[in-house]
Amino acid sequence: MTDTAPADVAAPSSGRTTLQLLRSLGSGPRGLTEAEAERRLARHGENVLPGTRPLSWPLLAARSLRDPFTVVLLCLGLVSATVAAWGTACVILVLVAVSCCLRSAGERRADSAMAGLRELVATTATVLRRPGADETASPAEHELPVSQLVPGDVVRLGPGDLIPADVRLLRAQGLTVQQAAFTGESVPADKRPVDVPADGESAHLCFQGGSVASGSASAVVLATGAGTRFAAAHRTVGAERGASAFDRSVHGISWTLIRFMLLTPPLVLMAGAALRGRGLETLPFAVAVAVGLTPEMLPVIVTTALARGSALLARTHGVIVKRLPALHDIGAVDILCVDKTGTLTQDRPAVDPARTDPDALHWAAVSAWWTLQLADLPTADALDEAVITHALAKDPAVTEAYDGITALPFDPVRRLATAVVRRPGALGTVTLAVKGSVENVLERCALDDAERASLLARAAEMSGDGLRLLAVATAERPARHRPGILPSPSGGGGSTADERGLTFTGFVAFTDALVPTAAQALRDLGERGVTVKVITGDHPGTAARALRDLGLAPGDIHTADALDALTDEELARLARRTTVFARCTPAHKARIVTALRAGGETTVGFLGDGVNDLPALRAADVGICPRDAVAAARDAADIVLAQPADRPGKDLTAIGHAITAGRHSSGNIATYLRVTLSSNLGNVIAMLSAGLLLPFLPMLPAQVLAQNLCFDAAQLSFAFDRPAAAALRRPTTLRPRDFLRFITGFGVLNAAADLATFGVLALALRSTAGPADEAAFHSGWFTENLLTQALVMLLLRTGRAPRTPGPVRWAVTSLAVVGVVLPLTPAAHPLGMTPLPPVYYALLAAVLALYAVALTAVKRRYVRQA
Ligand SMILES: Nc1ncnc2c1ncn2[C@@H]1O[C@H](COP(=O)(O)OP(=O)(O)OP(=O)(O)O)[C@@H](O)[C@H]1O
Ligand SMILES: [Mg+2]
Repeated sequence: MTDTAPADVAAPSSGRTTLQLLRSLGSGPRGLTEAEAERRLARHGENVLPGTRPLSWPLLAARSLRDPFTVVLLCLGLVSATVAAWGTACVILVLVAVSCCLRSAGERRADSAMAGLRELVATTATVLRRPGADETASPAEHELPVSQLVPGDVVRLGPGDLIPADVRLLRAQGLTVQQAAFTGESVPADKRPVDVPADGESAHLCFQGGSVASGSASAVVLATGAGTRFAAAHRTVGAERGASAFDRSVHGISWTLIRFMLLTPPLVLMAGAALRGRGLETLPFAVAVAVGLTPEMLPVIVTTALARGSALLARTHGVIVKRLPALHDIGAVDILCVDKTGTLTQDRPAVDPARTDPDALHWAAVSAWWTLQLADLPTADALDEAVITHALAKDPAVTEAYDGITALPFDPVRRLATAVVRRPGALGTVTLAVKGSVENVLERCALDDAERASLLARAAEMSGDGLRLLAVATAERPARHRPGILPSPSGGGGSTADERGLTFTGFVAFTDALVPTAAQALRDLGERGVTVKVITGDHPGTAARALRDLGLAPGDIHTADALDALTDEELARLARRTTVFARCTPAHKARIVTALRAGGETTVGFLGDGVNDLPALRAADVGICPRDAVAAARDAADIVLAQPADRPGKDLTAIGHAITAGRHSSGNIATYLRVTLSSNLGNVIAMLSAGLLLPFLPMLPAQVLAQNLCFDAAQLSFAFDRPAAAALRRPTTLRPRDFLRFITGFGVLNAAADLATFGVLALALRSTAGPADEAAFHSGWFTENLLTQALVMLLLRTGRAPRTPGPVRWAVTSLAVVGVVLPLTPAAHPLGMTPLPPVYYALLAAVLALYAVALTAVKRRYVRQA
């Protein structure tokens, strides 16, 4: 058996008939044999995107060099090397090397942990394969990991499925495909098989990266893995998504700092020249000062804190974070949008016989049954299943009374599903059985205004009782008209010509129980600073009732058709004060989320589980879905919530755990940044002033290195800290402006302590009148720097009361010990330090005590203001 290379069969302009194509692929409508598939897998490799394998060490190291701080450090190193300041250049190189090694190691660990977690929510494809090598055996459907697909495989597609590879359609029913990930086009495109495709035609092709928005199909795989169009697009544009909340805040802070760093050396040089008449020989010192400002451990802390947080979350609560920064973002979420079905309600609807019209139930069941049969849907949707189960229980013959002719499955944009059936005896006519949302069905019925208004009112009343509704209508059409009965829908929500002038049959009402944990979960979210909004495709009445039953006030409810007339700004204002949006199409859901995000002040999460939630999941800062969401939703989401085996059904409390974990990790990152930046800034101010006052450099390059390494090692402990309960009560956002205010305040305080030490040193040294003034100054300052740093770490962290010894306390103690002991050891000499007179320690203790008091007082004021 031969098969052509995937790249050339994928060419849409090939003009081959479906049969010719299947033959050239060495396949047929019944799929490949297992043996052949195995051979092809060996030849073509697994069906995975090229970029999804873990990066090699050298690549990771190279990538960590792209960090802006590293780049600035390397530039400063280069400057030092050009003026032959080898000491400073070496210091910088060591710092860069240490941080790159730690970072690459951390990222590699995090990457493999992430890959393991993603594996848990990996998607499968429904593939037709014939057993063994037997060509004549009949095919069976298998759920296989997408990675096992090979060219020539025949796959089944249904609503919510991901397109697993580049495929050509063999059969399709009402298929529309969301290709946003591939084309950027958010409206689903119609797809249908074309026997002899014209040049450039692509209606018969679906590409990997898309997902099925409605309908069903079977299709043959043309290309997999690196051969797909998606892989090619991935290579050229990359799969970058817009800046996340996390990127925005960290970048804001980083760039302000980098500007500072770049300004520092020229300023030091100019000040040295103007005040002390120094020349270029100050450059190494100027560079060292700039280096002192760098939070070079930031990437390491970020990766460690987030990776630890997500590993813990997966282990303890089964919540899976697919993209590391999403953990920070969920901690920052202050608006959470949820769809109703499947998050607030269980999505296990049951027909309410007392409120259902028997005729409507009959026709809804006929329509649902034949849609399921004719459209080859892999699974029935929840409403259809409820209808069929209930109708069959009442009348087991209901489905046999007709022959199905064709069907157009439910589409969340049209909000309709239609089946065409024929009564066995009635040769001349066929019946259209249409079911869908109340508004969309009534709009297509032959009714006068009064009738329509009264039906709408009846529907509103039932919705107000919390029922979900289907409206059902039928129409008789002459059978010869058959081929034109169901032209493919226009995708944008338009109607097909024959679904007009229908006869209204009645309503089918469903109860759908609320998720038991939902009320408590919503209350908790409110208490923790998260505003919840409901964006649903359902009737406004049903949504309002559900919300009321959950203890939330629905307020003014807006239906999505009223939003189309609004500009983005008007919508943003309206969205902020609205709790419920009803009758939303997938595109409306995304537009509302985007409007809420506009301005960058809020971080918006979206929780949804259906095909109709895909665009919104992508539009949000963090997309969240339950574990049993459709495959495409799990693929689009950043966070997948657990489904504990012992508690089937939905569990909203998991989202609370995810938020806590997010706030925990970002709280630690924020503490690191606060402590590091304020003490770094303090050191820089002090060094600059001392540099101008002293006849020698206040610190030697080797000392800068030793000090920085000690700080870095100690501060790594922040990744393992446990923030105070207060830090977990509000969304954690790192606002660059607040941050800079904080670090300037505490930086100045730190510099004051340093300068006080300067005075103390002058006093202590005069009393001994030793000759090695320079070395004594250096060691005195070294000790003081490490001790003040230890104090700052202890007092400025938001962490738990320092009663229980955690990692931070151990780090602080070690740092203090090194600070005091190092100048007394033999290592002091090579570092240019000497032991100090005892009186210095007494004076230093006084300075530190004062500093601690001042720190505590300023922090208290800061906390009160915040
Ligand atoms: N299988 C179906 N056949 C016909 N009509 C349906 C079907 N499923 C849903 N509908 C109708 O379409 C409406 C909108 O459905 P959609 O899936 O967009 O939203 P939903 O699932 O009700 O709510 P949410 O957006 O909160 O999940 C429903 O209220 C219902 O009336
Ligand atoms: Mg839903």
